[in-house]
Amino acid sequence: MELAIIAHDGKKAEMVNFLMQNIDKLKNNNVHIIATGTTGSFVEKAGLQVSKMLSGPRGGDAQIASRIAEGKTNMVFFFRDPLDKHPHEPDINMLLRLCDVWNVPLATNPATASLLIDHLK
Ligand SMILES: O=C(CO)COP(=O)(O)O
Repeated sequence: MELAIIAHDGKKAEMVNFLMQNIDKLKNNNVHIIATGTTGSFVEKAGLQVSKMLSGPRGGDAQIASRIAEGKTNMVFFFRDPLDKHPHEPDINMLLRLCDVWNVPLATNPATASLLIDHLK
């Protein structure tokens, strides 16, 4: 299954910690991780394999949104920073909207991501 991970700057450390805490579940379920560029680099440095898209503000959110529309991405963890502004807000909204259009599970914080990942077994 393909999992897309995206984290705004204030949430990148939280994303890395979350993935490391759940590394066994990710491996046991053959989860292929894709990520926006900078989030992907952080996760790679922590030792996980990830396919990197462009950086979010340069189109990475839009690339992942496109994979959601094409039925390639099965689950999304998007740790948003609600206390920061983002120049690519339209791309972010598009991604969130397409998760709902295509009924793709979406977690916007670690508490929800935990519930989703536990569902994988
Ligand atoms: O901006 C982002 C999501 O909207 C994240 O992009 P980066 O992972 O490239 O920082």
